[in-house]
Amino acid sequence: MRVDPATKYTPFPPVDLPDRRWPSATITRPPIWASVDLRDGNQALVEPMGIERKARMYNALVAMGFKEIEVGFPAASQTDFDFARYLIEHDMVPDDVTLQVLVQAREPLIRRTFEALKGCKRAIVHVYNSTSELQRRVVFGMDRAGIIDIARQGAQLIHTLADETDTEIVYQYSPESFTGTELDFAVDICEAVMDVYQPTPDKRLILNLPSTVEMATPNVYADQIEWFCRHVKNRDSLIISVHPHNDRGTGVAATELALMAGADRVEGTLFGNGERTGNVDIVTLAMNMFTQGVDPGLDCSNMPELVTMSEYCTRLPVHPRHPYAGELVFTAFSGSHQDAINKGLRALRQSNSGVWEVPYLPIDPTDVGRTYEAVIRINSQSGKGGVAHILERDHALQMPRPLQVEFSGVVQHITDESEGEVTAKQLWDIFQQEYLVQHPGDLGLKEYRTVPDTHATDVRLLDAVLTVNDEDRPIHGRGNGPVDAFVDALRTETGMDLTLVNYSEHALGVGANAQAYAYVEMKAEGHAPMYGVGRHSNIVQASLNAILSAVNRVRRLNAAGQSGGARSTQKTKEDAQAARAEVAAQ
Ligand SMILES: CC(=O)SCCNC(=O)CCNC(=O)[C@H](O)C(C)(C)COP(=O)(O)OP(=O)(O)OC[C@H]1O[C@@H](n2cnc3c(N)ncnc32)[C@H](O)[C@@H]1OP(=O)(O)O
Ligand SMILES: CC(C)C(=O)C(=O)O
Ligand SMILES: [Mg+2]
Repeated sequence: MRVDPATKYTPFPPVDLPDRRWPSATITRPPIWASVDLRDGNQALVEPMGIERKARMYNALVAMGFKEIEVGFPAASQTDFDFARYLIEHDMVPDDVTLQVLVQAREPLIRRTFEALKGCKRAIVHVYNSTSELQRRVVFGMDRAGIIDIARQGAQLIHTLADETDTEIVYQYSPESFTGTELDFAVDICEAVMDVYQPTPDKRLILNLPSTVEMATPNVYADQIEWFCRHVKNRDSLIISVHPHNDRGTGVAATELALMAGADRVEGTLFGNGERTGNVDIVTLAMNMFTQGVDPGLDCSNMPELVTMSEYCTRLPVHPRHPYAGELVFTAFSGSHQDAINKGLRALRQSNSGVWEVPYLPIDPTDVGRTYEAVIRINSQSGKGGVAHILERDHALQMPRPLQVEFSGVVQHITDESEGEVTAKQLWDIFQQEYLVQHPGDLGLKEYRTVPDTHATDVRLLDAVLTVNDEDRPIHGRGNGPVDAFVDALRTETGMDLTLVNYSEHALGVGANAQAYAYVEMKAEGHAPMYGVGRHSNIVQASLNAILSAVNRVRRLNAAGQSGGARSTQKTKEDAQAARAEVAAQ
């Protein structure tokens, strides 16, 4: 029987804040970022990190620009204790970076934490206890006063030990499970901790208000943060920090709204690793700011390296569709997207504006260390734009539009059959097979020469030698130029009524050895017009090769018609017809 959610779950009550201000706010500067990868991220791993993986991630976090890094829960495990010692003893903490350590508000754990910090110049001691109504009732069996007492005693001990150590201690307190805590009680317990620490605007206390479990829509978290900021005393002596989790999949949105609601600081992890559905993903937050023109102060410019590092350290994969970081997030397979991206990139190249404007690409992939190569990939969802983009990008082909249509039909047939992707290399192979390679039975051009007809003005005579299966065949023709004369010669040789419908060419590079491409559209009686492509350093020979390419394709089609085989050539006929129909309809 299906569960009735109305009887099993209760909706989260709204916050009474009718004059809420956060909806009109915008994010114009980055918060203080604090990484909790090495603690919250680590405590959620199947295989928690040892010193080597922790050190690798720590170095990456420092390199990214994090200035506050929670390196562990030293009282909880020997590895975490040893790691704090390792960083301190190996002098691995830059002057502008502050180590942070987490501890429960329990005396032996606090004492052990201070042992781990010996010799550290500056550290954030982050103490917490659970405050939600549910945890008070079922975990601690205590009333509000008892829970406040745990927090106060923990803070008092930390304050005392801070006075006794050479380490400069920055205080941080979390009413853990804040999102399930009544707001007036959250303020009461935080103010009790403030009474112990006596923060000032010059020595501010970090009050971290975690969405330990994400329980409501992001606007509710924003309301909770704004409500708290407006009711807590001495706001200017506080750094309000948020620590969102992602249970509802809205951790990033909740954090952004919380920043609009007044939070100064964000604790999170790279790619959102962390308990259950994870902590908030700091990479996405930072990149979201970046795309709004705000420098996030974190360097994500080598995203592939960050992903590799994260996957190595956490032994968890980053999803291929992960915002900004996933392998596929800058890739378009679908035809209309490819077409728009292709046109957008071309327009951008032609404009003098530095402002990024490309349809379907919210950011320039190169800003995160990705190349354009993977932007357009070909499968059965792709169209001519994508195919043309890749052949132009990799081989400088400037295919005429009807040829794009014709060739994308060839490709589509192959991808429909294989149900897979065609790589750029395979695409080029298919193109060469279709237009540039001489198949058995095809006509090849061995040599040619043209001379003016001494008996007529503007007429040239052509003598050429074709090869078919290693056999030479001399041919002769006349026309108003070499191309016309060659078509004339082929008419005689093949017995086909051939007409040249369209012609275009372009050079590849400059200089005597530069190659040229010629594209011809030929009409053979009984067939739809068909393209041929030729390549040569001599433009006339490139044109003749292109004509042969088209004629050979017709001949292959005829041969396939007789034998019933040669799928690709058969399909080419249909594709060519479809291509003509499309072009005619425009
Ligand atoms: C939301 C978060 O991410 S919070 C951080 C969570 N991270 C971790 O827990 C990872 C590291 N933790 C650990 O390794 C262990 O929990 C330790 C070493 C800290 C403590 O281990 P244990 O002493 O065996 O206690 P355990 O965690 O099983 O149980 C918690 C006990 O501490 C109490 N407790 C929990 N939090 C607090 C707190 N902040 N202050 C005081 N007591 C607390 C519980 O009520 C429970 O008491 P009980 O034994 O009387 O029932
Ligand atoms: C320790 C606290 C801040 C925490 O990790 C949480 O509440 O999620
Ligand atoms: Mg957490």
